Amino acid sequence: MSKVIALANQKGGTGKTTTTVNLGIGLAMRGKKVLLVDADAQGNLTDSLGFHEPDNLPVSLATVLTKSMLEEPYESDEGILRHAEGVDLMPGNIELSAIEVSLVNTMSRETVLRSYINTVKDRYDYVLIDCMPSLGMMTINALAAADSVIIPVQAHYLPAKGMTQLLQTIAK
Ligand SMILES: Nc1ncnc2c1ncn2[C@@H]1O[C@H](COP(=O)(O)OP(=O)(O)OP(=O)(O)O)[C@@H](O)[C@H]1O
Repeated sequence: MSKVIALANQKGGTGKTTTTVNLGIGLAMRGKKVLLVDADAQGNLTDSLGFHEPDNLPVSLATVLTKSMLEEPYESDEGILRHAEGVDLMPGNIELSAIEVSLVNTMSRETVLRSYINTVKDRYDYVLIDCMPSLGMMTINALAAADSVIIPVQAHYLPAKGMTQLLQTIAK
């Protein structure tokens, strides 16, 4: 059974993307099937894995989420990129910023990402979601899709405060 993990902290630069890449590739090296999902409009995870122009990719997470919201069909592996280190990637890019806005007026707006992940997760042991540094709709969607959450925190006051606020959100 697959496990979905969100890497979240609304404070920026705490190591979400770095942890997603290293945890994902570490799991793949142990023979696990891993899908990394870039749910951050900055596209840093996508860039880190060698896809240096995320905004020019023809299909990304925003594409399939839009189709899902419009109830249009899409292939179950649509947009998923294969990486030489043995992980799969659903890339993310600037189009996710528009998705944040569209989600606000969508039915079941907290569970659009979960619905998408439910269509692909059976092929994977782990699905890791790299979140935006915000508590916006995409992060709420990632939390709703996840079985568990990893909150990378620097040993500083503000990132630790971000963790406390996030734990309060998760508790709701
Ligand atoms: N364990 C670590 N030790 C030291 N530096 C780290 C560690 N993890 C990440 N970094 C560095 O911290 C910086 C921010 O890391 P990263 O981009 O992974 O954070 P992020 O939380 O994903 O950022 P954002 O909030 O912008 O999405 C990078 O320069 C990265 O190299």
